[in-house]
Amino acid sequence: MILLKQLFTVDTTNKNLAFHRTLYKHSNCSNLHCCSPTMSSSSALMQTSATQTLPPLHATKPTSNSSVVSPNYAINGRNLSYSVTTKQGKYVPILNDCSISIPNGQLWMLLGPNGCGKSTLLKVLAGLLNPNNGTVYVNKPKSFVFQNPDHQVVMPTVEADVAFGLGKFNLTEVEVRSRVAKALEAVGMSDYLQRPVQTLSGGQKQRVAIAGALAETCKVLLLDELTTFLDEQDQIGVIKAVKSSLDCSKDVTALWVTHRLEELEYADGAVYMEDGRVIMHSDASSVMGFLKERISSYSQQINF
Ligand SMILES: Nc1ncnc2c1ncn2[C@@H]1O[C@H](COP(=O)(O)OP(=O)(O)OP(=O)(O)O)[C@@H](O)[C@H]1O
Repeated sequence: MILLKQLFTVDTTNKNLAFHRTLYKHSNCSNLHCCSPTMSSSSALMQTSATQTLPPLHATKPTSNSSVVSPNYAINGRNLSYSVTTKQGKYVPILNDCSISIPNGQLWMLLGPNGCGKSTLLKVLAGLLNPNNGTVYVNKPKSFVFQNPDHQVVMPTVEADVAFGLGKFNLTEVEVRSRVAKALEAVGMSDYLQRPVQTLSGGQKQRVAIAGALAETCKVLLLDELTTFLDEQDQIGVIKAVKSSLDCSKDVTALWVTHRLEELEYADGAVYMEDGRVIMHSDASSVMGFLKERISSYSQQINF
C-alpha cells in the first residue's frame, strides 16, 4: 500500500476551491457557470516523477462516440478539453480530449496522481468550468460536494441542515420531515437528527452534506476527494454511505474523485487519468488490475 500511495501522492499542489455549500443549495448546481473558481497558478499537467519512469500504457478501453445524451448514462462527457491562459499570457492545457461515460445508478471513481486533472474534469462535469472543446451531459438535479467537511454544513442542527435546500420546493412540513428522514437513513445518520453540526466528525459532516443532496432528490452526486481530511474510520463511513444511498434509491449516480486506491473496492467502475488525459475507463477490477501491474513495474524499476 505504501507504493500505491507513492504513485498517487507526489505532487502536493493546492486544493483550490473553498466554495461554500450554500451556493449549491440555492442554485442546485445547474447554472453555476458564472461562478469563477480561484485556481492555482502553478503549472498544469504536472507529471509526477514516479509515473514518468513507467513503461508504456496499456490500451485504453475505447468509449462510444454515440449521441451525447444517452438514457443509459447519467454522466456523459465527450472529447473534453480545458485550458487556461495565465496573467502572464502563458497557455496552460489542463484537460486533453477526455471522454467519460458513467452508467445510471452506479458509483464510479475518478483516479489519478496529484495534479492530473481529476478535480478540473469534475468541475467541468458540474458546469463550474466551461470546456474549450467537447460536450457534457449530466443528469439533473446534480450536486457537488467538496472535500473540506467544514465547508459542507451550514445550519445549527443536522435536521435543519438537511432540510435547508428544500425551501425552494414548496413542500409541506410533513413532506420535508419525510425527505429529511429518508435521506439521513440512506447515509446511516438517522440517530443524529437533532445533533448540533459542530459536534459531528468530518465524515459525519460529509454524510450530512450528501443527505442534503439526496433530500433534494439529486440524480447525480459529484464528490471531490471527500475523504482527504478524514481518519480511516470516517473515510470508510463516507464511502459506505455513498454506496448505500445509491443502493437505496437506484436512480442516483455518483462520481467520486480520489487518489486512494483502496476505495476502488466500493466502485462499479473507474476512470484513471494521467497528465490531463483519460488513460483507462473500465470496470473497477480491471482498473485495479491495471494499476497494480503498473505499480509492480514501477517498483521493479526503482529496485534496479
Ligand atoms: N487556473 C489554473 N491555472 C493554472 N493551472 C491550473 C489551473 N487550474 C488547475 N491548474 C493545474 O492543473 C492541474 C490539474 O489540477 P486538478 O486540481 O484538476 O488536479 P487533480 O488531479 O484534482 O489534483 P489533486 O489530486 O492534487 O487534487 C494542476 O497542475 C493544477 O495546478
